[in-house]
Amino acid sequence: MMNAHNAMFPGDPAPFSPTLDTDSQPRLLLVDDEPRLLSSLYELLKGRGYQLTTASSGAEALAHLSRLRFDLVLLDLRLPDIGGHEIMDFINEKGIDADVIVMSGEVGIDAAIGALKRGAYDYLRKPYAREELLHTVTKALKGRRLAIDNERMANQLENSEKMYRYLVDSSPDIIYTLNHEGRFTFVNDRAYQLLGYSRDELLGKHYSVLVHEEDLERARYVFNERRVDERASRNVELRLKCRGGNSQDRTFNTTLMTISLNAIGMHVPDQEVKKLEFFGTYGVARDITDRKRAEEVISYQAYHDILTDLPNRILFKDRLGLAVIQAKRKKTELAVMFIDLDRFKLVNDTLGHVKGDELLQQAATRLKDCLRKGDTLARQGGDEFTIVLPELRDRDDARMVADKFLETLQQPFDLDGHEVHISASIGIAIYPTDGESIDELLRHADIAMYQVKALGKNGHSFYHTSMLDVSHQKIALEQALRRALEQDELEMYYQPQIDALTGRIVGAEALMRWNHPTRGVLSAGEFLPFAEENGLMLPISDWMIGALCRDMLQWNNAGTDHVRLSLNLSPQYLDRGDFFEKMRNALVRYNIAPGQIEVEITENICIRNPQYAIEQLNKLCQLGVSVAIDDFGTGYSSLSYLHRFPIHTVKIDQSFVKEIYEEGGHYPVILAIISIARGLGLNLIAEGVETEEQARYLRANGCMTMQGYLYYRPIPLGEFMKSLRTQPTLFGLRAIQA
Ligand SMILES: Nc1nc2c(ncn2[C@@H]2O[C@H](COP(=O)(O)O[C@H]3[C@@H](O)[C@H](n4cnc5c(=O)[nH]c(N)nc54)O[C@@H]3COP(=O)(O)O)[C@@H](O)[C@H]2O)c(=O)[nH]1
Repeated sequence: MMNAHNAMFPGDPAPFSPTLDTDSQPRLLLVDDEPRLLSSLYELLKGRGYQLTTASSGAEALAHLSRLRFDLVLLDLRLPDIGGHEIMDFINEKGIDADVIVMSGEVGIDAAIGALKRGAYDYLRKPYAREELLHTVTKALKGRRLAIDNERMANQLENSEKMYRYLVDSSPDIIYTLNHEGRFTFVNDRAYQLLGYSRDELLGKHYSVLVHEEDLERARYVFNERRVDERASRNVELRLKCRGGNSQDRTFNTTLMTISLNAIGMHVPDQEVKKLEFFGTYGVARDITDRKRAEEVISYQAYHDILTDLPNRILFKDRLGLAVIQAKRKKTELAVMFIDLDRFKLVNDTLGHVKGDELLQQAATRLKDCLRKGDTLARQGGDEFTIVLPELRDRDDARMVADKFLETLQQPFDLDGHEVHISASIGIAIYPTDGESIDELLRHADIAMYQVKALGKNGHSFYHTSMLDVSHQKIALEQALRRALEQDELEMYYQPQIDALTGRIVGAEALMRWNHPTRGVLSAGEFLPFAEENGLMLPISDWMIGALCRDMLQWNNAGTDHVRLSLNLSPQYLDRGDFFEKMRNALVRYNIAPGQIEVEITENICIRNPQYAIEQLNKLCQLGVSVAIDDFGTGYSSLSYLHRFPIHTVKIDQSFVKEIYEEGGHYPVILAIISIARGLGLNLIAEGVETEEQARYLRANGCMTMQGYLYYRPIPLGEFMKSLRTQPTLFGLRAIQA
């Protein structure tokens, strides 16, 4: 363990080491050429706790001194070979740490002066009295012991001071003391590293030179702290001014540093008045700049939308709350707008989330550019934005801003080379007419926005109480759809697909219907888009897979043809990781051959996350399920997708089929789709075939499978099975054709 006695600090020249082993007996060297005197000296000192060594000549004495360490040398001056003075010179030259008592029979004063000049501890004239010698030896050793103890204590003190200095200077915090006037009397090295001011620059200066002007008032209390107990200043946050410039030693080069300061008063006892006298303040300042910055970032993020950098819904509510208070006080109006981007979902689904995010960022910038100072634009989430326009002169002000929004959003967006067009639906609520509270205003603006959506999107509308009915209808629809799932109100219908040559049913598309308790049978187009928006598509799709397999089991068991079934796959469902497993499990459970199933996907599925879609579809194909592209030609797809995706069938969208009104006409899109499918060896189905002309044109140009009202509408399972059972057999057909 390190202790103050032998600790090493950076910059220390050498470790401190003691010169005397305190535990051992003192070592004495007795030097005399007179054997009798030497032996009587030995006898005198023996048994008194000393280690004794004798030398009867100067040479022998030097040999001992070179080899061993002695505390005391009792030295005869007159030696036959080397004199006592020379031995003392040797001791001095070699820096031998031993005291010397000279014993001599010399009568002249010179010998004594020579000895004392060379540092002899004492000079005893021979013959000396025994007591005198013993007393001198004891005194010399005691003095030596004292000197060594003093040196050790001095060393300990020095080391201890070094250690405290080291601890203070290497502290991560600034440590300082101020005098009673608030001037620095001490600062540690850290002050220079953090603030850029050297110790000399700070000593004697008033603390206020370092404190940011706005914090001076607060600083006054803590820098003048006199208290020492728990009431002393703790964790007071202040900003200190750092010196600018590029000092290498600086940890950072900002001009302000935030510190957390603890300070206590320093006092000394005043003997006269018998109480403590204040003489300054001791403080420790911790650099919390990074923590403060992190806190600022966190707090910014808590109130802002990271994607668009706009205020988020929390901050928006706060600003709206303030605006409402102001409007109430000044008796003015304000407007709250709810903006929802139309077609955003399509862009997100087709071009992917990255482009979707980019679109939101660009839209946010455009909206912001339409606003005045004092207006607040916020992102509520998704493609929804809210705006508060305080101090409205009249409704026209809000109308003008809404028009500006619509106009700016109608300009094409460039998303990395993709030109995208969107529009917006804007609902407006006015304080105080449409509501006096934040929530009411927001809710009514939202309702007005939904009204715009319901009436065809791309526009704005002011809230009106009659709109509440529409919004209630929306809520009711969501509740009813959830109930429909629970109470088995959904049903799968089947629309047969016909071989144009034979007229026989070769397949069927499964289409969902809702047997609504009051509104009758609703087609998929009337409720599935709503389900997509409200997160109901996943449970509905789960239900669909089970219902289809149960129905197929019935028609397979009924002995009718095992015709192929096409089912529509929602992009949300394909996105979900467990879609493939669910599908496979259902087929196994109901013993349905995968080859009897065709999954219809839209082109948009292929584009939004092609790699993932390819993986999922490949897994299906490996199982034996085939894949059809629905609504071909209406999406954003390119031909390259047809190559990359495992597709078996292309369905010509009914919008193209509808354009055919005469058999001899020219319909290039249809022809192009037919030749693409032929070129790639894909099956072809025309959907939405309603007239004989359309059927004949398609057949004449090579499309042999038809689906549409001309043949069948989507029909319930029972009816579908009956149609399968009653259709003419192939044999019968051949007979008729013959
Ligand atoms: N994920 C799921 N999507 C489904 C499911 N069931 C249907 N859908 C999709 O909803 C869209 C609308 O479907 P629906 O309202 O059922 O309309 C379909 C047909 O009824 C209709 N149709 C068929 N023949 C004709 C015709 O001759 N004329 C005419 N005007 N309409 C006709 O077209 C719709 C079929 O569309 P498509 O799928 O594109 O072939 C629709 O996109 C369905 O895909 C479901 O269970 N899950």
